[in-house]
Amino acid sequence: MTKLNPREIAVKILCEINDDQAYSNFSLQEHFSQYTHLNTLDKAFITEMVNGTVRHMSHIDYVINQFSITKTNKMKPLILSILRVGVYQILFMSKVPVSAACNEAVKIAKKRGLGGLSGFVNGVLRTIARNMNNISYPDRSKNPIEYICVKYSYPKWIIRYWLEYYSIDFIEELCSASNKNPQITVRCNLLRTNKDTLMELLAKENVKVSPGVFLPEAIHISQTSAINDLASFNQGLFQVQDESSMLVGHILDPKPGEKILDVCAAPGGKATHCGELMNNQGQIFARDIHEHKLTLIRNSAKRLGIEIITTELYDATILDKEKVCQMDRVMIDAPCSGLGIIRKKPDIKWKKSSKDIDELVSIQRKILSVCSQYVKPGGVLIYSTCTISEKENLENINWFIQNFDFDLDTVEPYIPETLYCDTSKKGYIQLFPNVHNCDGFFIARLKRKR
Ligand SMILES: C[S@@+](CC[C@H](N)C(=O)[O-])C[C@H]1O[C@@H](n2cnc3c(N)ncnc32)[C@H](O)[C@@H]1O
Repeated sequence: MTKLNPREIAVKILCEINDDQAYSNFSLQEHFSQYTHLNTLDKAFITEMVNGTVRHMSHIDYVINQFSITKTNKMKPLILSILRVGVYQILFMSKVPVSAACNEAVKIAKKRGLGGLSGFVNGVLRTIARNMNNISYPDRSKNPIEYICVKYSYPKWIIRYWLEYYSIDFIEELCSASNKNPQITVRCNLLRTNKDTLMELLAKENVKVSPGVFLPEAIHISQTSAINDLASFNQGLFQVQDESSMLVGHILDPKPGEKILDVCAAPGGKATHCGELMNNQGQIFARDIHEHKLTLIRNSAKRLGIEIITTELYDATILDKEKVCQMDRVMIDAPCSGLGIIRKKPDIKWKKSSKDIDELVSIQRKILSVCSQYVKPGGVLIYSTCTISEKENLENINWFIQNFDFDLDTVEPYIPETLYCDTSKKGYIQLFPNVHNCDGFFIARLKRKR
């Protein structure tokens, strides 16, 4: 296979994301396993260029359109990707010399058979570099939606949707925080080690560590090479999981010996956390609609030494009569729009639409109405999503308690006091990247009345 340099690979991945609807994280992983000559720094550079370009896509296009006679919607896809990666380096990567960004873009155009357009690429990039301090943006005071859409690269429908519930200042903070590179958080596997020991081990493996903010088993890590290569990972001493996601396990509060059903379980972050919280005693049924994803749950459970998880291929919208009223606790970590994890998956901004939200709400309500039947009278039901979308979150829960024999139940006994808010006593919390510096999550705790 021809060795491509990091910029060529970034352009190739961006073409796949834009033309073939590929997801950035999958496409990055695929290319990293294909191009074995890449070292850790190359991989970090490619990841930064790809995620950064996707994150700032409409801002970049806005700037290109300000300085190019040919507009982005009339450009060949390859030229557009080359320009976008070039502009990202010029505007957002201050350590990359402008000359390198321009020259390498020109080389890629020539190498990919578009030599006739290399002068155009060079001209647009150099003009933008010369004028980067004179870019005119929409006036925030006259048109705040337009301003946020351009400055933070968001589609209008998301900003308009959030405006139904939040102030424009809050939305601007949320968009800004969602454009930052997220910290990586791992969950210490308390079945095998303790937090202090794990932090020491990770430090010996040259990983920078600091304790999490909300939960005792959480550790923030940085400056690590591939996590899968760390001995501590392969020994099952930790699992990568955001603190917001760990909170779901705590709010479910599973006890050793209980029967738990996780109806949307893959890749298994919360199911394996429950196994740890239950001290490997009891039964966890971890279901998902995708067979290949069940393998991910089994692999993590094996690595972490959790023996009480049984994986099952099952569609949560279809009633399983055998499980009705059989479960002490049921977890619905529902498929959702993912607006809370844009930091980690920036392409969500461009791949979802308002129509998707309506379709998701109908699936979520179906899953709630079917899977709530598995909870024993007096048992607990958790409904969670990784989104910031009232329709998928609180409006679903209000609909559910009006139509089913469940009450909301305070989440305060299960969360740190720093997370108490005006809804936590009522039985739910919404986390935001700009407020809590973690993924945006919604978690509701419900109890079956009879
Ligand atoms: C938010 S993810 C779950 C994450 C998981 N709980 C964890 O902590 O790792 C939602 C999952 O629901 C699954 N899913 C989507 N529709 C489903 C359905 N009708 N029945 C069961 N699983 C479904 C998806 O395949 C996806 O793995």
